[in-house]
Amino acid sequence: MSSPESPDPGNSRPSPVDKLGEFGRIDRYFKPLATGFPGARGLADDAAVFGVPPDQELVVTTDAMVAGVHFFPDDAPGDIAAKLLRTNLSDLAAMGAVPYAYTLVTALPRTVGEDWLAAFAAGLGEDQARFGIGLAGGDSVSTSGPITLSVTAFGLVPKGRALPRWGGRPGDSVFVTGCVGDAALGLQVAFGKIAVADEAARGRLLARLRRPDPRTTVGPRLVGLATACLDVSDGLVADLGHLCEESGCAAVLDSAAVPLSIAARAVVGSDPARLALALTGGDDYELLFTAPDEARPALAALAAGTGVPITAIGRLEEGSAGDVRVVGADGTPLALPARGWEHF
Ligand SMILES: Nc1ncnc2c1ncn2[C@@H]1O[C@H](COP(=O)(O)OP(=O)(O)O)[C@@H](O)[C@H]1O
Ligand SMILES: Cc1ncc(C[n+]2csc(CCOP(=O)(O)OP(=O)(O)O)c2C)c(N)n1
Ligand SMILES: [Mg+2]
Ligand SMILES: [Mg+2]
Ligand SMILES: [Mg+2]
Repeated sequence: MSSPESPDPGNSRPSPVDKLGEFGRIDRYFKPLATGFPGARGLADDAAVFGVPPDQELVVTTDAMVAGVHFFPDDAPGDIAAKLLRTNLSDLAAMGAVPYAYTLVTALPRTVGEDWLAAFAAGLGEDQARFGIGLAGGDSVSTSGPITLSVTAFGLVPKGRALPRWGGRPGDSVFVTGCVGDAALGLQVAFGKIAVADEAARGRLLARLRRPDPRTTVGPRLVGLATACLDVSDGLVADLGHLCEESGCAAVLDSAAVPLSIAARAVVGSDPARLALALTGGDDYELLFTAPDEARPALAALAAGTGVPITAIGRLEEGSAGDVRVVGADGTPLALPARGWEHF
């Protein structure tokens, strides 16, 4: 039912920018993305159909992104596509899974035209090739709200070997891949709250905000090495807290050991508020995991083999489940205004 008072449902009049229509858009932009994945049935059926090799299990994860919450409405559509896919691939990696297929939901306002969709689909296509994943299906709806996108990603892991958040034990070391803080600092750069004169540094921070590097090569190789694992989306401290809650222990995080990129180090300097931002701002999509000290030689070999740095940044300890003590170089506690991002 629609009345003059009710909000525009998004399809009450033909869109001025939309010549193709729902099925024309699917034919032109989404069907080509599904050709490499036979289970997608050419996006011509009611659902996808696929099997799993007998020694493997399917890992399934879903993450949504909303314009104004996860990205800026005027971000490049190719960047939006990349972030959408990569945040989901990061969750697969956190489970130790190899990417297999994904489904896509687009809820688009009428202001989104064909140019946007073409660039968005091209971005998906590039990342499909890069990460070896195919489109299996999805749904296309209109909205009177902001652009809203969701991906469900499917991955494969050897049966019974998916990496849990709950295997960490007191005494295990805490490790993180890559660098932390670039995206959170980049977000403040995008908001104009942090000025970065150096163009290369500014570019690095913004690039990591817009296009995270999901650790798809590292995650599957942590099976058998890591006792617990998750990916850092909400913030390093918050996500370590999540791992500790599930593992029923506490942790100490050595802030001086946390790897920051050269750009982040320059921007943080000796400013405690900026260091706190790097440790709690989120959007990192690095893997945070625990392992006993015996695993260190294998982890060093893994880092060398993949080219992804792996750094020890703390230790699990006995204590109240979920407690995280963040300490400075001299071992004194660091005060943080928050642990990480939380949706209201
Ligand atoms: N709306 C929801 N319905 C069902 N499960 C949900 C919902 N929101 C979150 N979850 C589940 O809660 C857990 C934590 O979610 P989340 O913090 O989003 O994980 P992540 O940071 O890895 O994306 C996950 O197991 C996720 O599947
Ligand atoms: C425009 C904009 N505002 C704010 C942020 C910061 N931000 C939004 S959501 C989020 C946390 C991660 O998103 P979430 O939906 O919680 O992903 P999940 O934890 O489920 O993987 C962060 C750091 C951003 N990336 N872009
Ligand atoms: Mg999530
Ligand atoms: Mg996650
Ligand atoms: Mg979150």
